[in-house]
Amino acid sequence: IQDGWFREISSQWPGQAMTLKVNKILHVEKSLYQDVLVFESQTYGNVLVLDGVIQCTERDEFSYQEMITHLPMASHPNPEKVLVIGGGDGGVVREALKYSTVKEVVLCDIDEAVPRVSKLYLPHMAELLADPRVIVHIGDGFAFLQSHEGTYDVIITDSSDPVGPAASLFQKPYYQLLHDALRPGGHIAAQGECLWLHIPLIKEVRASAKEIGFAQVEYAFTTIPTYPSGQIGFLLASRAGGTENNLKVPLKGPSAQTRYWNSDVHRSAFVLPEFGRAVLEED
Ligand SMILES: NCCCCCc1nc2ccccc2[nH]1
Repeated sequence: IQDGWFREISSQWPGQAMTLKVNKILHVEKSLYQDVLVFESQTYGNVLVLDGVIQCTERDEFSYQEMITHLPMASHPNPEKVLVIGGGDGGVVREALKYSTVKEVVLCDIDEAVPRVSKLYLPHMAELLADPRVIVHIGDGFAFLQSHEGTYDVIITDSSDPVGPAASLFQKPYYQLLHDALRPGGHIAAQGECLWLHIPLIKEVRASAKEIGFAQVEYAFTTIPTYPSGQIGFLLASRAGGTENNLKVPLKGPSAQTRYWNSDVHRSAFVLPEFGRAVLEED
């Protein structure tokens, strides 16, 4: 932080940096896995930063949290058991609990510091972690998936970027574990990075998911001011054997209010600009 500004400088997005005016630094900690920073910004509320990268801000988190959750859940006919890998801030859990069909949401985050710090400084994201339908498990998502085959209707990987503790969550072995942990007809969604910055990575992850045998593999994206280049995408996939629902079609949305997702936004999120479609959809 220099002269009252936080700059998100990273080798992942060379030559550009989102800058936010800092009112007050609220928390600095080196957890077992990453550097944790929370500051109160002048215009985006409280901001959570992990290893120098913005993870969420109170003002615009709803875009990412709603889309990564409702794209796989609204298109699933009967989501009862949901697993969230990462996402210790609780935003995805909050959105998943908006479905009356949901019986259980398990959150598996490797770093206990994230839910702890989120409860203190991001109350509107973390408050539902205390809901009776929620089980918080601190541990490695890999190990958790290996011991839960054929269990979940929806699995959401709310990860940070592929530099640091989340690197393995963007590789093929992880997607094999996701596939095998789904019930037939189950859906996955994962933080899928940005068309302006990561097309080669997105193409690779998409190809891995197809090789594993997911029935449907799609990329969709949302707009979000405080992520690099102002947008971020999601890798979505479905396991065969269910009622062959289409990820692009919202069947039954959340019962509670949303501020970004709706059924038209759901459908349009899969429509890619030509520079993305040409690379991602060529087989
Ligand atoms: N550079 C884009 C980063 C996207 C991060 C998405 C995200 N935000 C999070 C907050 C807490 C825990 C896990 C998270 N995953």
